[in-house]
Amino acid sequence: MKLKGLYLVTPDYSGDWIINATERAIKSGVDILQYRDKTSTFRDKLAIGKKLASICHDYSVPFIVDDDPVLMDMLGADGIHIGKDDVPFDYVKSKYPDHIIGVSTYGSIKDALLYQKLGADYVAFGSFFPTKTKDDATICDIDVLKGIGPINIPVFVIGGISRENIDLVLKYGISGIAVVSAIYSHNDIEDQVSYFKSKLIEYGKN
Ligand SMILES: Cc1ncc(COP(=O)(O)OP(=O)(O)O)c(N)n1
Ligand SMILES: Cc1ncsc1CCOP(=O)(O)O
Ligand SMILES: [Mg+2]
Repeated sequence: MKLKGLYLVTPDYSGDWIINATERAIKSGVDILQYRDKTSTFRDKLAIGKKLASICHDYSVPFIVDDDPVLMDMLGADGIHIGKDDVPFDYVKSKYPDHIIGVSTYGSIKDALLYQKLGADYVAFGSFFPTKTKDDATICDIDVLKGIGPINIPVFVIGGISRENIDLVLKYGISGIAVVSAIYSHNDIEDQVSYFKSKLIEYGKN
């Protein structure tokens, strides 16, 4: 499965507009979707996740679930994204050896190399810019991206990525960008996805 390009992460569920917006974004060229929802009940996440999984299936887009391996399993998702406060990597890897496992490494090349060695499928660095989407996001120095050369699994960057700053990250050897608000909060989702895709193509990342 191709792990590069435009990685769309959902905002917390606040109505079915999110499902519609996700479908429009995927139709316009999103490469990977993550269902990230910190506020819904497990039962609601199952219902919402099923709709998102079905859209991803229709467009052959990898479907990743944030944090929860049980939800991933029950939704038949392709993989999971975990960070420092989530289930341990080794547990997920041993229980779901064939699923995609993405790991947040914030600003640490050392951790990225460690998870690469342990069998992670991709790593994510960030947040690089201020974001209102994640309260406890810490800002990492963008210079860390100068040291990603030894990482040979896909590297994504996340956190406050916008039209204004996308060039600052795309000049590094990353595989793609992960975004929430720049797409879901935009009044023309198709145009925003097309813009990010054209930038990824310009930098040879699609
Ligand atoms: C692609 C991607 N990158 C980073 C994160 C953040 O994961 P984490 O640090 O576990 O924080 P939460 O998303 O759980 O708040 C992510 N979800 N996706
Ligand atoms: C999930 C996550 N992890 C680090 S920043 C962030 C939120 C990114 O959202 P946005 O693209 O709206 O800044
Ligand atoms: Mg997490």
